[in-house]
Amino acid sequence: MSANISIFDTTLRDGTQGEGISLSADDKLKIALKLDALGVHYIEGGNPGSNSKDIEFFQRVKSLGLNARITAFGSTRRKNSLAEQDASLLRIVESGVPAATLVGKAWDFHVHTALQTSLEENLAMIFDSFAFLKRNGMEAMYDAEHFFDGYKHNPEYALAALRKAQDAGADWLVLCDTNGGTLPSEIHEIVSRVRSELTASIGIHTHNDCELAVANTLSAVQAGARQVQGTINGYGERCGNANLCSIIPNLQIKMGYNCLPDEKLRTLTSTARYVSEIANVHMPVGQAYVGNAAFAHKGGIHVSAIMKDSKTYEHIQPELVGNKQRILVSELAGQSNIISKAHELGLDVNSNNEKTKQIIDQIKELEHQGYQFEGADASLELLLREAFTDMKEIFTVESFKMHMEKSNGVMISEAIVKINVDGQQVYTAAEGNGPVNALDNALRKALVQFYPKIEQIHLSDYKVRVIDEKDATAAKVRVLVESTGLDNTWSTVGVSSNVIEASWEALLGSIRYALLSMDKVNNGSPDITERLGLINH
Ligand SMILES: CC(=O)SCCNC(=O)CCNC(=O)[C@H](O)C(C)(C)COP(=O)(O)OP(=O)(O)OC[C@H]1O[C@@H](n2cnc3c(N)ncnc32)[C@H](O)[C@@H]1OP(=O)(O)O
Ligand SMILES: CC(=O)C(=O)O
Repeated sequence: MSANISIFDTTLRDGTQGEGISLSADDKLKIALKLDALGVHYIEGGNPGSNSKDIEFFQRVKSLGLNARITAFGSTRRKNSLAEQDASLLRIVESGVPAATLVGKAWDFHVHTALQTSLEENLAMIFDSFAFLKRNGMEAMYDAEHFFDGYKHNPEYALAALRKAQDAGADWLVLCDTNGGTLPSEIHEIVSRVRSELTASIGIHTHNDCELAVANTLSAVQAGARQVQGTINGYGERCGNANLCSIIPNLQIKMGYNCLPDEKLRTLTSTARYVSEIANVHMPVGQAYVGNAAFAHKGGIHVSAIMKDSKTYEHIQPELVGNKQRILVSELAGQSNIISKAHELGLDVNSNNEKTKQIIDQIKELEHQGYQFEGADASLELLLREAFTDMKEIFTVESFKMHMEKSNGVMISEAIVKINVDGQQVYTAAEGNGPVNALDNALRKALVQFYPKIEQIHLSDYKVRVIDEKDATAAKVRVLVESTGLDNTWSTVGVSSNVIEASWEALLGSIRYALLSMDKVNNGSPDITERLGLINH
């Protein structure tokens, strides 16, 4: 029978030691709810001896009634003092949590250099602190700091530190690769030795300084560790902690250990993305299992094969972790990419169709000019709908003008646009907070009388990228505009050597796409359906 592994999440404690990550008490509570829904067994909420935000978290988390065990973090008592009077230990007990993790030294060098005390006193600090937690009825975990480095320098002392914690009643001995410098083979050998010498349950806590935190965790589990500590998306100090979003599916799907119920594992991707939103840290697209590109296929040869059987280029079914397959269309596309994308949009497109070949050539030519459709889903959809349906022009642009001046220290941007909607000429002017905003305002003002819902969309991101840096200010630029509204977010692209023109092209694409979505929201008034050519041909 496969072994159960306890998942100990320390996103809210060790994760916040990552540069740029700062979570409010409210943020922590939201993340705790999400982690609980994922089904992790322990949530380390913070360090009540460190700051009042963490104290607030521990006070408020009780009312959430979570299934996960909430644990508080602290260190062993200070040297030459009593556990009963140690501020950190007292805060932990006062926080009212059922479990606590104490970091304590296991490397003789650290005892001498960081604590500046004797080896005996450190062992006493460990014993007294765990005995104190146990007297207070708590589940107690010993995070044996720098255990692997300590073991390599002085194995007997590192093991003596573990033994002290075990003798005092610690429930888990968690071996920490604090500096992240240990290799998987070393981890396996050392964890195996610990298992043969001690009886308490073993946990593993690794850092990613050699990009080996996940591998080291798996290796420790193979050697007998039964608790894994890590963070969502691998947040943590320096290069981060072991990433639970990779560890959990590796252990469960590849190695056959029980970590989470299968239905909970399917919430892994949404959990990772939720935590990244709250932490305000962009997720790498290529993040294993949960990244946006983890199951994205770009090469034409790959797409052709996955359309026959997705196992040809996917190591697992993306749905097992709540992710999904994506097909990218770019200059590396073949017919299969286009057909797959078109089918996703409900367009009836066949291979060896002249139009399919034309659209591939057109996309390759546009990408050669600097367009990029991977990041501009809406521009690609418009291109495909134009190619494969009778989509009519909703409006045509006759002209636009920009006027900018600085008057009394205030910068003013004004745009004038002249468009034609169904033979009716509309002429509008609008000011904006910069030229792109002015153009956007003027265009909407012209269209709102025909499409009132256009007021519900707004520009949510705007990115400019120079394509040929060597041409300096005469270089072409690519503008990507992201728009949001009508329960949707979409991106469009424009390219020109003039940044205003590139922005205008991206804006026009965004508005055209919005009108398309609006039609869907309205369930298609016959008039608009016909204009957009939503009936396939
Ligand atoms: C590997 C890890 O991730 S361990 C966790 C690291 N995380 C953090 O440090 C974040 C939270 N920390 C804090 O808020 C603060 O550092 C506090 C409240 C814990 C302590 O603050 P201060 O009392 O001002 O001490 P400071 O941070 O300067 O130094 C740490 C002290 O703890 C002592 N100490 C360090 N580790 C241990 C330990 N395992 N057991 C007992 N004492 C320890 C050090 O010797 C040092 O004592 P000294 O001042 O006598 O030299
Ligand atoms: C305890 C801990 O976070 C470490 O040793 O890395």
